[in-house]
Amino acid sequence: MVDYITRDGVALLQVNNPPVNALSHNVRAEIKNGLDEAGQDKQIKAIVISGKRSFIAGADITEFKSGSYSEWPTIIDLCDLIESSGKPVVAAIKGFALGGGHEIAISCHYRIAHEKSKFGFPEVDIGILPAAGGTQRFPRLVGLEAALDLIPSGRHIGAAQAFKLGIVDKVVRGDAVEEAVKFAKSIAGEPLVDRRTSQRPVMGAENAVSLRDAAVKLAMKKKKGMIAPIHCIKAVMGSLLPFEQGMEIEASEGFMLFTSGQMGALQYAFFAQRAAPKWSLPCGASFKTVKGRPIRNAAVIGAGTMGTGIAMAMLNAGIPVTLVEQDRKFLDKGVSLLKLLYAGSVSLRKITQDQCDAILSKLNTAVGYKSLTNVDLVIEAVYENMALKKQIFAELDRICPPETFLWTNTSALDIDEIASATRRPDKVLGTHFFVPAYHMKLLENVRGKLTSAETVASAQMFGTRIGKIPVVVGNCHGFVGNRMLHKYAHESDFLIEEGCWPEDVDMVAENFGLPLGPFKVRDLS
Ligand SMILES: CCCCCCCCCCCCC/C=C/C(=O)SCCNC(=O)CCNC(=O)[C@H](O)C(C)(C)COP(=O)(O)OP(=O)(O)OC[C@H]1O[C@@H](n2cnc3c(N)ncnc32)[C@H](O)[C@@H]1OP(=O)(O)O
Repeated sequence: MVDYITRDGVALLQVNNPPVNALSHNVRAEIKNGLDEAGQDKQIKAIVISGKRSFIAGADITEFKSGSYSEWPTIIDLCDLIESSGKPVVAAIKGFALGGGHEIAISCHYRIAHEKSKFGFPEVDIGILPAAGGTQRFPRLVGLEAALDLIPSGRHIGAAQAFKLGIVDKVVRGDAVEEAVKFAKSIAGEPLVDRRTSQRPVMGAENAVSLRDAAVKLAMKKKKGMIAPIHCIKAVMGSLLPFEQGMEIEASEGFMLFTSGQMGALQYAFFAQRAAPKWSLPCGASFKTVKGRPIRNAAVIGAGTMGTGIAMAMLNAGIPVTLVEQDRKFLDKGVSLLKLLYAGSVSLRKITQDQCDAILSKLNTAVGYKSLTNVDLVIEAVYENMALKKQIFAELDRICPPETFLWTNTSALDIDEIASATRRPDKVLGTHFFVPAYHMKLLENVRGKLTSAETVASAQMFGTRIGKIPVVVGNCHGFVGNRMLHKYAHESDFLIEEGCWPEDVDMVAENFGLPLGPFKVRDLS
């Protein structure tokens, strides 16, 4: 799991634990063995830590449940061993240096990074904090302000920004490992005293109170309902104390999170989100046995809120889309809404004008279905009316080539009945997007009785391609998402009957952590 390679006086410890080089117990033990071996070998003058393919994406998240994250040697032990090494240790970073991987990197004496590498502390999003000294070493490396920005937000940054902040010493275009080995040779024997991050002072300490207050305010706005950001901030503030005392604060703040229900829930969600796209059917079909067909172009029927949102989700992924209406007036209204939303993204600097123009160049419009003779996929997104949907599907079935997938955006209607209006029920499937469809991650792919495995595979591939978390569900009233939301909507309505105002109900739901309260969501639909 960790290859030990010697190169002309340099020991290269290369982590090889696919898929992301997580710091599982065996990996930690082998890194420790490698450090010991390199420390004892008189021929070795410097050490390089790297990862095959990518650096290290952090602790092995499965170990937080099993408990083995706390088995010796822990990531804390490794960081201390690395930092206190008498021989210089250089991190060679390509790909991701996240969480515990980032903590290992900042415990090294030098860091050489490939220009495309990424850095971050995503612990906050799985309900914990960088508990291997990250909250103490990072402020010492980048200053209090940057640490209070990056640790509670969990934001990833690129190599260029990491260089600006002082996280990395050199950014390279070529092979980071080769550069790091060369660099390690060149600094072997130099004093390391000012290279030990834990020994540095924290910059920005004079503004500690205002920086802390601003960080708390931002965390409460951006990560509503989450407890980890506040514990992250408290731990980072501990870095103003001597290192050992700060480590104690980090441990006590960490303890509260490691024993919290939120940690369990967020880590469950982490793995569930990755499991959902991997579908399988009762007949045994799955991605292992069935290939999906890539969608080269598509049409969306209906330029209302859902239709334009779905069109945007596809355009954002670079899929050419024809937006179709029966009436020019409705079509123009939908296109204006879509353009307004993109203009908003430009003014908020989420995309540049050039990117906006490139996206819109892939949008076509049509009145009526006649032009849909060469599309891989049609998603119908008109209002929920079975008779209307069946009429549209019958017409699409006549016009579109026989291999075209015909999918319906519905939150409740029977997919089998809609499919019965066509001669290709195997290519009919429900796509249940959630409002706003260009933003919400969940996509329910509803499988009818006759939907083929190829159609399901294509829909799952398509969902991932447009940045959604696609999940295959059965064809029943409300599918899965709405059956869950049903209870929530009922309780919200009861509160109104009992005298609450809709805005009060929304406020409570939003303070709990939901991006929009139930009544605001209904206003959007
Ligand atoms: C207080 C009491 C203490 C007692 C004493 C204890 C002392 C010990 C303290 C220890 C402190 C530890 C502090 C450190 C904590 C951490 O590091 S937490 C982890 C932080 N890192 C992350 O959150 C990164 C998570 N991963 C990702 O964001 C992405 O995977 C990626 C790296 C950006 C790559 O993305 P992509 O290419 O899209 O791949 P994915 O589909 O997301 O993942 C591929 C498969 O890998 C699995 N996986 C990913 N990351 C991890 C991980 N860190 N651990 C385990 N598994 C991981 C993922 O589930 C996928 O698996 P499959 O679905 O099976 O393919």
